[in-house]
Amino acid sequence: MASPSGSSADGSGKAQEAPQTSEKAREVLADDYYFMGIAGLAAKKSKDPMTQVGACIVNQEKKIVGVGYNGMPRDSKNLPWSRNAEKEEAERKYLYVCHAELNAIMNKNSADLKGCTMYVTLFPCNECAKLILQAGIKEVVYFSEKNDTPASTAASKKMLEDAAVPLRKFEPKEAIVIDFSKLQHHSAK
Ligand SMILES: Nc1nc(=O)n([C@H]2C[C@H](O)[C@@H](COP(=O)(O)O)O2)cc1CO
Ligand SMILES: [Zn+2]
Repeated sequence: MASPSGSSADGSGKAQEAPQTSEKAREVLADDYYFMGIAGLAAKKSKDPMTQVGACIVNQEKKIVGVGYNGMPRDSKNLPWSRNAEKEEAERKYLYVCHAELNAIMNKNSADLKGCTMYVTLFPCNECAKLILQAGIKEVVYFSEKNDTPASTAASKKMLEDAAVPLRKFEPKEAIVIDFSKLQHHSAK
């Protein structure tokens, strides 16, 4: 797994000396990479054939209190995933799909989300911005921004800024790779 906490293993910026013992140096993932990584992993569960979005909500103790991805409402079976602009609105996904942010909020495993930070792989729409504000979330960290819904994005920014909720873009400098073979634990002989 990559260790994106800075150039040094401890994030101090100083070059690290080789470990003196036979113990392997551990790589420690920085918070933003961890939480956006969880949001990214959640996105991979989405059945949206075009756009997979994930969100991860973290409380002030840095504990994860909700995770979600975009999907059709619970128990729905035959709702359309089409985005084809030529189809009737009722035959397109937009009227039905639950956004990743909504699902992360609904999936919360804590009493409330006051003071939490939301990590989301795509900039929140105006409807999700309202949910974020009403839930008491106090910071939003996003990864990518689409420019196909400018009015929604502008309204979302306006609401979040108006309520002084900081919006921060996550700009990763390296990839996170989970190599399962490295997670194989062998008992010491
Ligand atoms: N912040 C967001 N969270 C989301 O979960 N979504 C979802 C809704 C749709 O399933 C899909 C966007 O549709 P499209 O860009 O492929 O046509 O992403 C979209 C946004 C963008 O506002
Ligand atoms: Zn939304």
